[in-house]
Amino acid sequence: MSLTHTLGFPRIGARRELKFALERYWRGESDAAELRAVGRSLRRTHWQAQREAGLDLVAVGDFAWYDQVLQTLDWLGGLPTRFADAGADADPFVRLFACARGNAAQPAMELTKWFDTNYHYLVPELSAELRFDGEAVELLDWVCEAQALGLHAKPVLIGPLTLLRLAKVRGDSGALAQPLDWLPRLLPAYRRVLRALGELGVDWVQLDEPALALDLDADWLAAYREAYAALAGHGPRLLLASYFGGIGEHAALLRELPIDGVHLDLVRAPGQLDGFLADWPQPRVLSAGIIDGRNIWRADLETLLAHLSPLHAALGERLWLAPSCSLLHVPVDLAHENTLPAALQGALAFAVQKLGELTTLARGLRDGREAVSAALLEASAGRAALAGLPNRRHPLVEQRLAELDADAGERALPFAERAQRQQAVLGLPLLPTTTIGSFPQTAALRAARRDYREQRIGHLEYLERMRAEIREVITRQEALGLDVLVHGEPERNDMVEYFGELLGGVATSANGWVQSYGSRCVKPPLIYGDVYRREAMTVGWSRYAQSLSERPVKGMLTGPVTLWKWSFCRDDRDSATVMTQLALALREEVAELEAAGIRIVQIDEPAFREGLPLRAAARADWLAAAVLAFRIAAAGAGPATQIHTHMCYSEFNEILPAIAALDADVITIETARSDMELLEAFHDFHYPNAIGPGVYDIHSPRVPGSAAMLRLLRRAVELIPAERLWVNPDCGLKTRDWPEVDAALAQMVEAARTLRTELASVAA
Ligand SMILES: Nc1nc2c(c(=O)[nH]1)N[C@@H](CNc1ccc(C(=O)N[C@@H](CCC(=O)N[C@@H](CCC(=O)N[C@@H](CCC(=O)O)C(=O)O)C(=O)O)C(=O)O)cc1)CN2
Ligand code: MET
Ligand SMILES: [Zn+2]
Repeated sequence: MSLTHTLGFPRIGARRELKFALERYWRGESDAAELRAVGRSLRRTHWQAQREAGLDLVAVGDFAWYDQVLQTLDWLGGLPTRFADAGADADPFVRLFACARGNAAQPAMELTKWFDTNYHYLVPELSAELRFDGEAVELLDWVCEAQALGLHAKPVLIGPLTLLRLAKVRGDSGALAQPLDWLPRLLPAYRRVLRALGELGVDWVQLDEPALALDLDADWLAAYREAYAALAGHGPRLLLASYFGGIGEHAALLRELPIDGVHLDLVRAPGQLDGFLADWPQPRVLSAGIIDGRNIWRADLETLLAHLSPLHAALGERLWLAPSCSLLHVPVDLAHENTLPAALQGALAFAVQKLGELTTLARGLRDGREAVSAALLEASAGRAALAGLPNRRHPLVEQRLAELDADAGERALPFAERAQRQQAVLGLPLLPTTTIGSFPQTAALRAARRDYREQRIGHLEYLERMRAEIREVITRQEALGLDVLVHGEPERNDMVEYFGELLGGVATSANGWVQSYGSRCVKPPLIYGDVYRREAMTVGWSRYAQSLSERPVKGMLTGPVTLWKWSFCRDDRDSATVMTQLALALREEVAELEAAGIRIVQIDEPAFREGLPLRAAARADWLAAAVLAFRIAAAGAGPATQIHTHMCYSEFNEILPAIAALDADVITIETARSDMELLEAFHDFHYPNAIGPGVYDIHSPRVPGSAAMLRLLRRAVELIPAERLWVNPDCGLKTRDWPEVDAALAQMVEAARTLRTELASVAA
């Protein structure tokens, strides 16, 4: 019988219980005991879901108060030493949340994207004082909780090499110069935890090593040998879990490691199986990740069963069945959806449904196809109904794509000439000041949206409420003296979901929440059909905002790459086609904004870097398609209309050629936290167009002074000619409060003015 398990389950709760409990605790409205009780109840609910679905093992340790990397560090005694004093004798939450969110003395740990997902983890900080002396007491408690419920607990930990691969060395740490140098210090902590788990009767531990699916140098591969040799034989059996890509080229290495099983992502990389099957040593387990943990479509159970049967015949009990990766990246339960078209609802599987798919397959392998034929038929019928939806394929959309000219992505003139025409229209000062788009999303705004959605207020009242907000933010920006204004995005629940609600071929769920970081969640739209623009999406709001001011107000769109990347996407069309369809829809919007008198249009692409394939070999093709999609959208504008783009999450040094190829007139980027480091790369690359390096870190509630911003700006003018520099925050301001925002923007405008005066006096 094939054993079934999941690498992890969403922790936020079907009704976002963890989010609300965390935020209550942070606001001081509840105590640690209450937060712990919510956590305990969620773990139990999630284990019950696994048991009820019929899984053989339950995942323990996939729960985390804020983030799984932070959690693993805590258990191993690897929290950054700069937080050693934070709440030393108080509740352990004080230190944990200080690491995650910062405190009066220390800024938070760095937050960055988990591989190619929209989930963010906290970056481990390696410093000379770090001891890794943890005993994972909390994890052991959770294992006992599960065992007390009569469950077969399989603890899950991030593996040592992935942990180091994601880490950054901080400060001068002497001989420990590279993350790998910490391995000898780290391994005893893992051994201690494994031994303690073994004493609790744990028989299997899953060590997550998604880093194996990246391009790895020989020293990292050698470190896998060293690490796993040191970990084997200290208690439980080890399942090394890879995901997000294939590790076929390392099959020989894995065969040599003294592990007891390996998990493969057979959704992303089905072809890797052969390399393992040939002579996978007895009695090792092969966990087949066959249910997509990154997408929400129902699995083709009939086909999967057919593929699994010979595998099962070959491996017998050594074949385990699992989702491709943790289910963290999909919403919890389809049972909470009630607004989706029936044909779509019937084609979906969220986390709970995916567990059911696994046990159906396991029963099919054990008892034969007939025993599960009803479930197989239901799955096929659900998938067929989706395939038959009228929106699925649109001859008109296909025709528009087919008829795209070779120069569809070309602006009419090169940058230098466009810049002149734009300046003639805009008349901006040197170092123009602007913001990234959103202003604080207050409780009152969210309440207005909810009341409208639930029909407690009518359309006119809603319109008035949003217009009042737009008037308010325009007035504030004029008073602050900003040069290029925004309407503030009050009408948007989210920069992606908003467009998902309006575009044809895209649906949005009612409760399909996925954790993004900490307590913050998103509801990724579902791109299920050919995409088209039904009607103007932003023109009314932008036109209204522009009518209130003489200064230019930027139109604000989310770009094709980001809309694709932050949605769940159909799997029967390639990403290039979907991005191009989105681009055509946005291109129409750009043209209509221009016709409505909007002189600057920003097309946000914060997910551009994240869309990049994990393996270098796959990058060029993807980049070409992504760049073209952006350019097709932007080319909806004439040369006198200025196109801005915005990217945060700044690790794009290696894709600068692609960023330049976007040919946006202005790009705003996140640079405040890294002290303009990224701008050096733009300088070295001779980036040709205008840049707005963020001078204000919007992730922190601290209001930076104008002196700090002036220092960053002075650094910026050393790197980029002032004529091509803009002044702006790092990102949108939707998560901040008005008092901070008002204060910070006033300081920012002051810094820009000071530098303008300085530069003018130098020139004179
Ligand atoms: N899709 C996406 N991915 C992204 C980003 C992004 O902006 N969008 N930015 C980065 C991550 N940053 C993020 C920053 C903030 C939030 C965030 O605040 N999310 C909100 C949900 C946003 C939302 O859809 N809000 C709805 C309301 C949802 C809601 O909670 N409604 C409650 C009422 C809540 C209330 O009144 O406050 C209800 O209906 O009961 C709205 O504003 O209309 C949250 O977790 O709370 C998420 C990600 C990277 N990935
Ligand atoms: C995550 S990038 C956010 C861009 C968007 N225009 C905003 O200001 O919120
Ligand atoms: Zn941003």
